[in-house]
Amino acid sequence: MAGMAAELRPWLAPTATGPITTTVRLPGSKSMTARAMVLAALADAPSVVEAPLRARDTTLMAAALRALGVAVDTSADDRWVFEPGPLRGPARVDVGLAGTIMRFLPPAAALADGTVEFDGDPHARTRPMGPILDALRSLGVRLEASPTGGLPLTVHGTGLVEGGEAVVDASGSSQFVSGLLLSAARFTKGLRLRHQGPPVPSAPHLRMTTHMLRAAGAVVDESVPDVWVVEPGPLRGRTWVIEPDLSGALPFFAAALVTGGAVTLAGWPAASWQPVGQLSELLTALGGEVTRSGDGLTVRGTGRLRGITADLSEVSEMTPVVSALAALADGPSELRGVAHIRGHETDRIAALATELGRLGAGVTEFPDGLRIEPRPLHGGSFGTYADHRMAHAAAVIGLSVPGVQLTDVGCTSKTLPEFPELWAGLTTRS
Ligand SMILES: O=C(O)C1=C[C@@H](OP(=O)(O)O)[C@@H](O)[C@H](O)C1
Ligand SMILES: C=C(OP(=O)(O)O)C(=O)O
Repeated sequence: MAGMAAELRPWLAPTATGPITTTVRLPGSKSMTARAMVLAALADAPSVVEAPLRARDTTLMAAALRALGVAVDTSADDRWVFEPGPLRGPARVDVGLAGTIMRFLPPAAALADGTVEFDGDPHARTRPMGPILDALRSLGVRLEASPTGGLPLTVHGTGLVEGGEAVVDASGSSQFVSGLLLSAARFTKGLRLRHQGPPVPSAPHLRMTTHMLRAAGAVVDESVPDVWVVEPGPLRGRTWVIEPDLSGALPFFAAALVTGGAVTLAGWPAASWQPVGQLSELLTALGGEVTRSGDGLTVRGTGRLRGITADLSEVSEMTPVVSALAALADGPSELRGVAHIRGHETDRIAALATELGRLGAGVTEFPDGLRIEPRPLHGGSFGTYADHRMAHAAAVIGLSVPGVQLTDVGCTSKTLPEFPELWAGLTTRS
């Protein structure tokens, strides 16, 4: 099974010699690709996913859906074709380190006829799963988790899930809600899901889920805060057009801020399902300028990088790169509201405190975030903890600090296998 970590690929982050001004073309959003794939697998007719992300998370998702009986053709880069059929076990699912697989597929596996086993990378076994599994159990699904309540996991699918009412504490991850909602229209009684606990992070990802469910024909009510109702009914097959990945674009935008250049993300749509408003606010507060034109979404550095005080709970996956920018800013920053990112690909708060501190930044760790005091930074080894976004953070610092050596850049394959080449291209052109 999964488990085996790829060989580490140490990498010296390139340093910029001048302002980086360029246009980048990036593959599709990880989050949208994952949702489109699950909805295509659960639909009553074939679907096409255009401009998908081809990366480790989505390749493993395709393999998982095939194992469950869906015909998935990913041979063309820009057009993946899905022919759904009855979901069935026995099947084994390698989740890698993907939250989108480990939280989105157990509810779908409960709809399969047969046993489905889930496992993943060593760190995947420590990522939180308890609340979504408890909610599934309360809906009548039989499953066995590890003694710590997560992976490895066995779901005993019977071909149907009765559904009805469930309660979940989704303060640890919005993916607990998204995972249950994505399959809910296929439950016999649909689902009325109520969150109970501290606030749910990553609200824009929840809206992406409900938008995409409606686009697939589901009837969804989210008018009551922390309650989502999905009526039972078919999901339609359709063509999904995936937007360029906004979170994947962040390090490239950060390059414009750090070097006083301008980076345009090509192919940015007029209306987006990703949190572009929140990103613009954040980059503006940091001292950038964000504009949209026919060419795409452009971020300009103004030559000044300001420290900020921000609650990052809505855009929590952006914390590593924002922390890197904070370490290069002209004043202190306090980034809060992201306690749950201790359960991301690694404990990101601890990892950032350790690694930014090792390069010379003054970092104070809080249960839910970081205070970062910029100080003169120096080169050195930067641990990436198998976390693509830790690698992005290190690369951003490396633009202005010579000698930042990532312990591994291979981890960027989770969401953007082309990252090292695309990044090197920035500095050779600057
Ligand atoms: O549903 C999704 O696609 C995601 C939701 C968020 O998870 P959390 O709510 O666990 O932060 C986000 O951080 C993750 O990168 C992708
Ligand atoms: C938190 C992340 O991923 P995952 O979907 O694995 O939770 C991320 O990409 O930053």
